[in-house]
Amino acid sequence: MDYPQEHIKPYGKDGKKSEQIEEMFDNIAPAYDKLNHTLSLGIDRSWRRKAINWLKPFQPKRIMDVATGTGDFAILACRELQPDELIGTDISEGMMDVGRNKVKQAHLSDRITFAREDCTSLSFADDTFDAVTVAFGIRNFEGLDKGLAEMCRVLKTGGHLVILELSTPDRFPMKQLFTIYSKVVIPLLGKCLSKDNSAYTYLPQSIRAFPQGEVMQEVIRKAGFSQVNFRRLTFGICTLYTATK
Ligand SMILES: C[S@@+](CC[C@H](N)C(=O)[O-])C[C@H]1O[C@@H](n2cnc3c(N)ncnc32)[C@H](O)[C@@H]1O
Repeated sequence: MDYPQEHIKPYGKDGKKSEQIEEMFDNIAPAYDKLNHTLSLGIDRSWRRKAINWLKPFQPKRIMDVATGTGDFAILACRELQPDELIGTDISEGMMDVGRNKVKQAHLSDRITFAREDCTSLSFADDTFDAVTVAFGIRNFEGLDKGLAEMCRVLKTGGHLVILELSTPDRFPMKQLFTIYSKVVIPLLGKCLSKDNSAYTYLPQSIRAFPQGEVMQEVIRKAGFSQVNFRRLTFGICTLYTATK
């Protein structure tokens, strides 16, 4: 299916979305962590923890963290879930270079590795992972259905999928407050701290266009998953989706 967010690109109409996304994240990589924690007022840490806690009873031994970026989710997942192996995949080497340094400093290089992989075309064999995680990355995919189908393919039968994605609150007064925050504060702070004029205008636009709640639940189900559930976090600013293959 064709989704509206697949046509929203950071640097204008020309060129492939995935190439523009790679360029954008390479540009903002040095500022990403600071901006992320500032813009979310640090709440992103608790969202990641909730996603990881959902996986705990399943004790996954082989995990892929898709769109791993600078590795925050991968590092926390490795500490909390103690897998034998965790592979962080992403299309931006700039983001993963920051992640590689953090993993080294955290003394986790023996368990966390990074690989440049576009999630819409993964090089891993079918049935490879016990769990696949994606935090704040899926909204950027050029092909949402293809990305989900690939995650399903590389998961073992009975394996688990966790997705965290930003969403828009649908109730007063958070809906109105979030509109102001995303249209004014995010682009302004993003421009100042990352020096990339487009990246933080793209962010709120892509959040608004991305399928949410029941709609996204159905998209995940159609990609081949079962037991698809979702939970709105912090008044619906973020949504946690969970599913099983
Ligand atoms: C907002 S960052 C999230 C990073 C990290 N997961 C976190 O929780 O902070 C989104 C990441 O998705 C990556 N990304 C976008 N499209 C991708 C794709 N098709 N395949 C793999 N990674 C992708 C970007 O390069 C970027 O590093």
